[in-house]
Amino acid sequence: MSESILDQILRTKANELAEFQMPAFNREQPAIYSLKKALARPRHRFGLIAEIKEASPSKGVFRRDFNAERLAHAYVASGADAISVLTDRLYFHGSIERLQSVRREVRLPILRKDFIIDERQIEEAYLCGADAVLLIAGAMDTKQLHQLYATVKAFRLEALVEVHSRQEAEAVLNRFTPEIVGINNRDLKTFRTDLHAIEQIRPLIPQSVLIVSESGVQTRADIQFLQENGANAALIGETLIRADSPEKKIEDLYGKVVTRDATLN
Ligand SMILES: O=C(O)c1ccccc1NCC(=O)[C@H](O)[C@H](O)COP(=O)(O)O
Repeated sequence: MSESILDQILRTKANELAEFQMPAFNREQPAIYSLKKALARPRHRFGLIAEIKEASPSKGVFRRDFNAERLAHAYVASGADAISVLTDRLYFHGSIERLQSVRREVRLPILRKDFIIDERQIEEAYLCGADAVLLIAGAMDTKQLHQLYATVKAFRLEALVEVHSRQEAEAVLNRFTPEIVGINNRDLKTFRTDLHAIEQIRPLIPQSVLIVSESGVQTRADIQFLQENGANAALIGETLIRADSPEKKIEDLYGKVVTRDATLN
């Protein structure tokens, strides 16, 4: 059987970690922008994590004039609650330096979007200014996932724990209850996205847990569907990145901002 893209990425990560060097600086201030608080009090009627992603394994490079900082400012101005920054180099053309640069530009929670399999990546995220990191249930067993979750907490960061199926959700919840769960609509074997994943998975998760629907969100009807099915927020990349005006696209999807100020906790 051929190797899935997730398996390939994880193999690359393990190789990269063999040469890993921790940034040689200290973080000046602890994480202060809480993803959880921002999503619990979204600036629209529904939460938005807006993503900065230059390329992806399924779609290649999104646009030639990609500018992460400009995108970050557009996201803040149009009412995003948090920003997700892809830091993987090989498959997504991101970098940890890009996250640092976005950190200097915005006062919103920043999610480090990468394939985290080692505590050092969490420390690096902390040092470089992230407030939260992605932990993917499908990338490891639940014991390791729980250990990494504890490390995230020890750095006073937050985690978005991603599941893609009922089985993954059940396995995670049998071991611990994350504060924020991401339901990834993208099948990492076929790259197909199906927003109906939420109908299968939401009923398994306690109401107190914040739910983020990830991938493939394109229209206002999608947002409405997710909201009606118990999501608190959507994580949106491609639709915003390809838009001529991300500001206008966010208004098309979400309507007008309800709370003017960015959540500064
Ligand atoms: O985006 C991909 O093609 C991809 C492939 C393999 C692993 C992960 C991938 N994406 C990471 C993400 O979680 C998405 O960037 C994110 O959910 C936003 O998705 P979209 O709105 O569809 O760009």
